[in-house]
Parts: sequence; structure tokens; C-alpha cells
Amino acid sequence: MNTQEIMTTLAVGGGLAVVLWVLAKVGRVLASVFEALAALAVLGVALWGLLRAVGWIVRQLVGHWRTCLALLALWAWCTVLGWVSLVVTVGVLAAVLLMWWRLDAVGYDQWCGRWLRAWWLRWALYGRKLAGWLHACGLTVRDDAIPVDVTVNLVSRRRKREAVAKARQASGVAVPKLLSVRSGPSWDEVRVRLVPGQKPEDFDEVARELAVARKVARCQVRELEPDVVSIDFMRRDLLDTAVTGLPVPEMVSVDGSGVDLRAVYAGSTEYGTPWTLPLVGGGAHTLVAGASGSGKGSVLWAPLVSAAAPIRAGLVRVSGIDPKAVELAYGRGIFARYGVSGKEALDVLEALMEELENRKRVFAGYTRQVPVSAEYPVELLEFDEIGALTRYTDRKTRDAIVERVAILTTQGRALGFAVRGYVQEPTKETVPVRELFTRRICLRVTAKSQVPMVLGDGAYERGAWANRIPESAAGVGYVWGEGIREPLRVRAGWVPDQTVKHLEHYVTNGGASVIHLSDRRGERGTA
Ligand SMILES: Nc1ncnc2c1ncn2[C@@H]1O[C@H](COP(=O)(O)OP(=O)(O)OP(=O)(O)O)[C@@H](O)[C@H]1O
Repeated sequence: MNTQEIMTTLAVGGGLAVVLWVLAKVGRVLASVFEALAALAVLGVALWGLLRAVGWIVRQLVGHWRTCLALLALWAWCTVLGWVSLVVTVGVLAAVLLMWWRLDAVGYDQWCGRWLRAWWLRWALYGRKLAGWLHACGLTVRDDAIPVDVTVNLVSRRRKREAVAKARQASGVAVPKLLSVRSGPSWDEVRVRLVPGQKPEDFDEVARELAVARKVARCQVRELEPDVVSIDFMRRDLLDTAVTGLPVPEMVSVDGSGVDLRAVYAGSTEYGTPWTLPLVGGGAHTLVAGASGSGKGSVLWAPLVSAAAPIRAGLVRVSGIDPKAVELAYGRGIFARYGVSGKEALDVLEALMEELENRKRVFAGYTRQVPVSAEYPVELLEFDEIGALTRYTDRKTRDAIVERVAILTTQGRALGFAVRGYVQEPTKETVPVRELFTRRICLRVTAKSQVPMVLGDGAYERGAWANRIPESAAGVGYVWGEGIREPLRVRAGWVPDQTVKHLEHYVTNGGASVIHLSDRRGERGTA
């Protein structure tokens, strides 16, 4: 090996040694960089986890502050006094509540039960399941704003669809927020705040589905604020057994005072409160529609029994038109004027028209509302099976009857007249004047289409499911309008036959008299 070769070998060896030295240095630097990065990553992940945990705890504290406080109190109790004393105290409290409930269920529910139940239902039922029910009923708003890239190629089209579905799933679904739960003896009121893109009517439309989801027979939606609705679920049906009507009063109370003719007891509402009907003033003209056997008779009799004292005192004069000659005929003495045939019905209506004209003459310019007195009593007309005479009779009689009923209902309110009609088939052809009745009651009907005919558009959607009332629930029906925001389910007080007889005896003995229209016909004929 010559000198040149030795020099070359040394130079290459030296170069390699330098490269190795540099590589070793770089490797060491890189290792410490990676080490630092790894440490940073671990720290970041830990910090992120910690932040999420803190966020979750804060959310729980804010969202479930009652539960958190209760748990904190339990923990404090166990720590300070021990768990044995806690178990004993809870046991004694439960026993006291049980006794209270057994002895005074109404008082217990009013002061304690409903709060406990509301808390429990919110915690165990609505808090957990409501979001799912709302979603299943289409009451959530999905963010569908993700752009859809359509490719004509079949394979890639499928891929795109899957991608879009996944993206939508990942994107948030806005669910109405549960605000509060209240629980009454028979209903739960669940308040929710709507999300942008929803309106209260969306909830109305799926009330049936919500009732099914909650496994109850009835659900109703009330709009409380523009973006807050109350979804009411009926837990217990308070109208599943007959409601008793008022008894006929004792003979001594004959002055008629003490009965508010603007709100006469007629039965009970689905909330367990009294259902009242006016016999005078706005809303007194009432149309009651219901299939045969739906209980129209009890809607007729229950207010009359409640108004027994004013009828006996002559402050309310009842007239009756009874084409079937069965329902009103049973208490014939109660009715000052009474007609069965078309001609007799016209006589009754004609007599009422005369009284109407008379009152117009006497009171015109003196008062805007005729005060109730024995001289000018409330003239109450009970028109049973109104369709029999407004449709199924000869044209001339029919037109005359319709005309008079229309005049009495449009002009009679301020002059102290009230017309109450009962019909099986609530079509416009059967009752051409049905719109003139200011208050309408829908008992069991045979078709869903009849509900809006009686109560107006949207009644069925808002919960007046009158076609679904079972045949066994005679006297049950819905009222809507006239100050009632949502359809209200009611049951008329049941009036047995002997009570009708008792009423007849009571009012006729007190002086309520029968006007013989045949005499008036004779007088008119000879005049
Ligand atoms: N409020 C009520 N509570 C319990 N049962 C009732 C009530 N009202 C009526 N019923 C029962 O339903 C039956 C039918 O009632 P009702 O005769 O009043 O019906 P309706 O609608 O007048 O029938 P129709 O048009 O055929 O005369 C009654 O015999 C009674 O047994």
C-alpha cells in the first residue's frame, strides 16, 4: 500500500467517524424531542380528560342540583350520625306518610304526595324517557344542513349516502328541553321548551302518539308561552265511574237565591272539579250532540235539578219541545210550555217569540241586560232531538222552526232567553242553525268527522277524541270554546228517573205552573 492509498483510507475512515458522530448527536436530540412530545401528549390527554370530568360534574351540579344536594346531605348524615340513624329516620317518615295517605288521601296528595310524585316521575320516568318519546314522535330537529354530494356512479353513490348518514348521526339532534314536571291527582303536566324550527302545533298533531308512548289513554298539549308547551298526560281517569248529580233541594228553600244561574252545576270535569253551565247570559245557548245512548238526557236534566229552586220560585221558566215524547214527558210538570209535534213545537216557539217582542218593547232604551225577576224570568227552552223537526219534517214547518230558533238564539241573550238543543247527527243539514249556539258539547259520536262539526276545526287534533268515548261512558263528552282554551272532558251528573219525578213534584208544588198552549191557540183563533 502506497502513501496515497493510506491517506485515502484514513480520510474515508475519518469521514465515516464524523458522520457517525453527527448521527449519534442527531439521534440523541431527536430522542429527547420525541420524549418531550410524548410527555406533552400524555399531559394534554390527561388535562383534556380532567377538563371533561370537571365539565360533567358542573353539568350534573347545575342540571340535577336537587339530586346532588340530596346525595350530599345523605353523605353528610352518614358521616356525622351514621347510617343506622338514617335508615330509622327514613323508615319512620315513610310510615307517617303511609298513615297520612290512608287517613286523608286528599290532604296528603295536596300537601305532600304531588310533590313527591312529581319529583319521582321526573327522575325515574320523564327525565329518562321523554327525549326518546319526542324523538320517536318526530319532535326533534336534526341538523340536515350537511351538503349532499351526488355522484351518478352507483358504487360511489352508495358510499356517499353512507357518509352522509354517518355525518348526520354525528351532527347534533336538538331535543326540546324538559323544564318541569307537575303531578296532580289524575294528570301529569310536563313542560318543555321548544327548539328553533318547532311550533306548538307540531305537538298537537302527535298527541295520540305521545299518549301511546306514555301508555295512557289521553294526552293534551297546552301552549304556555310562544316556545313553551305543557304536555299533559292523564294518569287516572276520574270520569270512569258515574258522577252523581245534585239532589233536589229540600222544600223549604223556595226563594231561588243561592243558585248562580251563570254557572249551574252540570257534572264533573276530568280534573275532578265541578263542571258548570250557564243558563243565562253569554254562552247559555247550548247544542249537545251525541249518538243514541250517549247520555244527552243527563246533560239536559243535571242543570235543571241544580236550578230546581229558581225554577220553583219562578225565576226560571222552562219550555220543552220533545219530538220523541219520552225524555221530557217524564217530567212534564216542570215545563211551562210543552210541545211534541211540529205544530206544537211552533206554538211553543211562537209563545217565546211573543215574550221576546214584549220584552223588547218594555226594556228598549232602559237596560242592556234584562234583570232576572219573577215577572221576567229566564226563558229556558229545552229542545230535544232538534234534528227531528229541523230536518225530518215538512218543509214549511221546518223553515218556520229554524227561523224562530235562529231569532231566539241571536236576539234572546240580553232579553233573558236561552235555547238548549240536543241532536244525534250534528250535520249542517240536520241543524242548519248549529253555528248560532254559543256553547257546544260533543258526547260520544260515531265518526271522527263529527267532532269538528260540533266543536269546530282543530278540536280533534287538540284532544277532543269524542269518537273514541266507549259506549259504557254515557254522559262523557268534550267542551271547547267560550273561555276554554283546550278541549275539556266532562261527565254530566247522572240523574235517575226518581230524581226527575222528585224535581217535578218539587217545582210544581212551589208554584211553577203549566201554560196551556191549546188555550192560547183557541184565543188566537177567536181573536
Ligand atoms: N251521566 C251519566 N252517567 C252514567 N250513565 C248515564 C249517564 N247519562 C246516561 N247514562 C246511561 O246511559 C243511558 C242512555 O242515556 P240517555 O237516554 O240520556 O242517552 P241519549 O243520548 O239521550 O240517547 P237517545 O238519543 O237514544 O235518547 C241511560 O239509560 C243511562 O243508563
